[in-house]
Amino acid sequence: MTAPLLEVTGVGKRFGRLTVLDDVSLSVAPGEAFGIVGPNGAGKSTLLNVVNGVLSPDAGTVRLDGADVTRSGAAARCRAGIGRSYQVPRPFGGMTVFENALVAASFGTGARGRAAAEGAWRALETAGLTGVADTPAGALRLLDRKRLELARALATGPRLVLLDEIAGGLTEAEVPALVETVRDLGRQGVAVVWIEHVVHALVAVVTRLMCLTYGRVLAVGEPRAVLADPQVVEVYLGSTIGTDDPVVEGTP
Ligand SMILES: Nc1ncnc2c1ncn2[C@@H]1O[C@H](COP(=O)(O)OP(=O)(O)OP(=O)(O)O)[C@@H](O)[C@H]1O
Repeated sequence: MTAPLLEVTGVGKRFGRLTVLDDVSLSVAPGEAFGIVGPNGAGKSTLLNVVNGVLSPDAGTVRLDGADVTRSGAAARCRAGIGRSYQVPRPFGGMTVFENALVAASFGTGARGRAAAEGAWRALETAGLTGVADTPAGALRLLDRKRLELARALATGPRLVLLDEIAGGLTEAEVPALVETVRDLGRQGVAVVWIEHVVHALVAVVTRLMCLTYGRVLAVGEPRAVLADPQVVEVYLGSTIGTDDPVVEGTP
């Protein structure tokens, strides 16, 4: 069996008296796409924040390629190969799309000059943004802002990319192209952990799926089996929605 790239073991996180993550474990192989679903407030984004070092867990460990990174900060983890996109895109609005990717490439890889520019351009190619490279990021439509989130994460040269609801707010017609882009990452050997309420987009890409609820792992395994789990249906999908439906949205 391949050694895991990411190994999260027994992670706990509290905000004051609120337990947001409770004994959460998961592992992701190199190049694997792993999905996370769960109701709003389940702790999904907090889990990504613990993985990329924005937050420190109160319990448990995070290992990247066997190395314990639990106490390293976000910048160190980015340079170690963990890229992250955020639920709400926050590009530098006054900079062009290319400049945004360039900043990420310089920060994440330490590259300068031509090497940084080439890294930035490759990220724009993967994200499908070369056609708007000179557009100010603040002028992008939503799909391209989501793509820029992805490009900025990719420009840091990650081995693992954490995606937080990149399909949220897109039209149904826009989702397949984004799915294809995420699938491409696996082909390039980049592992993905993807939180998404647009469940059909996730199922099209991920090989394993986890359902979190109240900060605990309710189910994990083959995506369709997880979505058919009666407990997952009850707490997340709702009893009236079938997993064969083309669009399966999580309950708010
Ligand atoms: N910095 C913080 N301080 C206090 N409480 C927080 C903080 N960040 C998150 N929370 C709380 O932790 C819980 C989990 O939040 P989190 O954003 O991880 O959930 P989520 O599963 O990602 O939800 P969503 O699907 O709505 O994005 C929520 O109750 C949230 O209000």
